[in-house]
Amino acid sequence: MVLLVTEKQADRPMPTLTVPEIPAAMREARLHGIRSVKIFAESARRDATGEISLVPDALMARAVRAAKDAEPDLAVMTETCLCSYTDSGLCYVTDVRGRPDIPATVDVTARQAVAHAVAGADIVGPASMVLGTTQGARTALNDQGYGSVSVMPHVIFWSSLYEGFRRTMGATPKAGVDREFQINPGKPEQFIDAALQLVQDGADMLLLEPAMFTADVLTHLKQHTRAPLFPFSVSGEYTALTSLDAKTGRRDVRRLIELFTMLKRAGADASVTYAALDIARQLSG
Ligand SMILES: NCc1[nH]cc(CCC(=O)O)c1CC(=O)O
Ligand SMILES: [Zn+2]
Repeated sequence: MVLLVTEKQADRPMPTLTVPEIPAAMREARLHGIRSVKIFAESARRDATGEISLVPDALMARAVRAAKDAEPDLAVMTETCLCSYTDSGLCYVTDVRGRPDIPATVDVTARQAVAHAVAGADIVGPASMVLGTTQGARTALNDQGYGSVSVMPHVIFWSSLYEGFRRTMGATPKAGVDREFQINPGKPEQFIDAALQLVQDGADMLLLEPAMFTADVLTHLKQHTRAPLFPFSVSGEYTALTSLDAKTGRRDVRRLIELFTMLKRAGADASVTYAALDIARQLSG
């Protein structure tokens, strides 16, 4: 289940919820047999380096605490990235010439991973695809006494399916469309190399994005690593493959169920989806 958390109730392209709404959502998830939630949090404030994400009362920290307080047995996963916090909307820190500052990005991402662990996260998720962020998060977590917190980096192809998420979370890059370190979908071997490198760097599992267009690399990776593989069905898949049934008020998720059935055949250990509750309701009749 994916939760997009905003400060106030908001009318956005994707469904969002506020911190006080989290406990009820967690309870309903547990009652439906959902075992984990992936949390994204917007930020009202931004800065050049994304270090604004490290303040103790950050929305992500409050959201993680609310989720764990409500249902301690459900695993909480976070997105560990800078695009909701930088003025530029980029996933990384930039230097004076506007180029990626890799050491600074690794540093802020690692500190963010620790902040998420302190708040109670079970699994952090470096999502910039900047080389070194997974290793940096792993090392920082170990150094701070959070060796049991897992690291699940995102492995991402360029896609037009992220627009709804970016507009909802204010994570649209100010310049360009395709993010610097995401992979050209015409180069599957680069995706596979990046994924296997992340496992070498200490990733406990991998989040493959977007779910529907990573099925081929998923099958390939399944034969080359024992790390659990989780397709992430992104915002555009939710909007393109589901619809609201005006008569019943229910969301028709049959096409997503077909997608996840295929991904399971292809080697997925589980899938991460915005429609988890709708699917659970549908499957339980
Ligand atoms: N910051 C990386 C990230 N984290 C979540 C998504 C997309 C998720 C979705 O569309 O649901 C992306 C891709 C992007 O912003 O380029
Ligand atoms: Zn990002």
